[in-house]
Amino acid sequence: MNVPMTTPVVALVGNPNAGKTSLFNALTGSRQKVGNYPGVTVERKAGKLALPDGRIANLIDLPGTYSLTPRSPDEAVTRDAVLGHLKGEKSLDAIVAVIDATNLRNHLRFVLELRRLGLPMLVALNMIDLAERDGTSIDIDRLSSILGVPVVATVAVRRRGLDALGVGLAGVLRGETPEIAASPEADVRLLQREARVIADTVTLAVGGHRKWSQRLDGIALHPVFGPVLLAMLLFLMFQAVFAWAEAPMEWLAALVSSAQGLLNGSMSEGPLRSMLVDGVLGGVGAVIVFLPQIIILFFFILCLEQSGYMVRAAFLMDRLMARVGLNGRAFIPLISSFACAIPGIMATRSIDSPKDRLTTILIAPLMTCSARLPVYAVIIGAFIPTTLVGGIFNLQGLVLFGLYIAGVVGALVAAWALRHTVTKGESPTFLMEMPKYQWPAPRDIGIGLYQRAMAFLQRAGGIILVSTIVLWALATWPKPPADWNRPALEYSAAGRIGAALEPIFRPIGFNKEIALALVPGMAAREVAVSALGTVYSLQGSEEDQAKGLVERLRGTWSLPTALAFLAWFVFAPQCISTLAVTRRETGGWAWPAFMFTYLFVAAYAAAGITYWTAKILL
Ligand SMILES: Nc1nc2c(ncn2[C@@H]2O[C@H](COP(=O)(O)OP(=O)(O)OP(=O)(O)O)[C@@H](O)[C@H]2O)c(=O)[nH]1
Ligand SMILES: [Mg+2]
Repeated sequence: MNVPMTTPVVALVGNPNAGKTSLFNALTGSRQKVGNYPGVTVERKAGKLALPDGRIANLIDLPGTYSLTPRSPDEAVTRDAVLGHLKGEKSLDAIVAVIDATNLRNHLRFVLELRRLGLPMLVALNMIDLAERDGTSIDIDRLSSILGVPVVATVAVRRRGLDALGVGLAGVLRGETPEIAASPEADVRLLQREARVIADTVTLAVGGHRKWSQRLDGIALHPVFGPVLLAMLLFLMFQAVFAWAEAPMEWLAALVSSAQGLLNGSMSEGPLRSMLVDGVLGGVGAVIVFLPQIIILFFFILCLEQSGYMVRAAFLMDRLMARVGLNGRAFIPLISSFACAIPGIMATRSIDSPKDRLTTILIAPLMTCSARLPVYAVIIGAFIPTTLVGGIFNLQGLVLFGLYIAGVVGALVAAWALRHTVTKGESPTFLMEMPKYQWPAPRDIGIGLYQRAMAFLQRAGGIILVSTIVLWALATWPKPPADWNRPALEYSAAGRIGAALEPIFRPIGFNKEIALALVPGMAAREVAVSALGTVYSLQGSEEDQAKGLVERLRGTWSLPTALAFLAWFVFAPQCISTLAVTRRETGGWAWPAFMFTYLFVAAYAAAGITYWTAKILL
């Protein structure tokens, strides 16, 4: 669309967790990530907002910050945007200052700082529903007249007050509100005092209903019960990933294998049938069946993020993290890395100390990302029995939990080692605002799950499909001569690549098929599974295909090999996208190269130790 030069630019600015992105989504129809903890947004995002007078404005969502003096890279983005220092960017025509009605004193301080810039401004008094729930009542007209700018009460998540906000903003942009005089910077303490006075003046009734939240914190942050609760929650999560997903996964697997049967029955033998049956269904199908597990995992992560518990968990982890030289702040990017290391690495932008940030980036790939779930699940499904341990715990869930723990322990050890060598330096203490507890909104969870599921399916239909077909082609051609009496795969290009790589991996118990699967696995980790699916599908008969990957692995791999493969993936040098994001965030190839090397060495060592220990013990 051609945007006329006159399109006004309006930015949402405010303290972290005030609800800026929620407002942005509601006003522009976007679906940017929202979460109940400070530091969710780390980049500038833009959208179009239709004003009631028919004009269109460019609305910009920014990372939250406490002041215009940035402490971390994400806060610097906000300062630059507000001060008009961003390259190639038109300076702002107006600011919508978003403040949390339940935390006026702190949020008003930043409004006062913003007002000094002299830009046209409107205040969105957000989360007014929570203030009402607490029994707090605010004199909005009074607040508006003291600040000298329009104030509109909003509830971003329920779309309350959006029309009034639009009307107010249109008025501000037309210059209908009194101009604000720019004034020089003032002392922070002065601003703080002024904010306090204003907050006290406009607060008509003070709420006293925060007791239950304190009671919850009494348990969640308790030195003994807190960690127990956290461990129980994480544990429940991994049990659920296996227990709840079982039935839908079986349906999906049955669907894939009946589709293979159908194609085998209806198409004549040839490359096209082989590509569809072995490449597409054998490979991508092997990954798609994990959709239910991915959804369950994300359901738990989203609930943790939305409820406000995440920051409590970070607080609990702070002591442990301090021992390895990190602060609790790093916990949140690390938890995000359970979904994928890429958003996790992006989330480190809210860490103020550069060395802390670098360390967190370097260990983020050790947190088990959801792309590794299919890899773990396929091996666990093939080699770990479904026995109940102690009558309630599914052994498969326990092993999965163990693998996640192994990743976390690996990350802590790596952090400790890094902090004592390459990223040596002071670590600031953990300072983070506790968000309010909230029930996760079903709509937000629904949208979040839908987005993750679509992203997973897009990967399956994109990079995973492409790499699988490439691998299928490499594994099919060149065709062996007539007198070749060994498996055709060995003659193919892929077979030769596998054979060439095998000597590197033989000492740690990997066979040719694994060595081969690791290569495309760099594109996306699930591809390691789809690659095995394709390779074994090509090797097997039609009956074998009906068995599926799990059963075929059971027949061909030894237990030590399977365990070594799991250990490899705890540390596995991450996918290419992670390396690319690391390059962008660290500004060069040196750190991604370092990351790749140390993870490769760790993966190799872990797989080797596992293989030989298992071989000797079993
Ligand atoms: N009850 C209630 N919750 C809200 C409201 N607005 C936002 N929230 C919730 O508050 C949390 C923070 O919202 P975000 O929109 O991510 O906040 P943000 O200001 O963009 O935060 P950062 O990006 O970290 O600076 C989320 O859990 C939202 O669901 C509101 O008006 N009422
Ligand atoms: Mg945000």
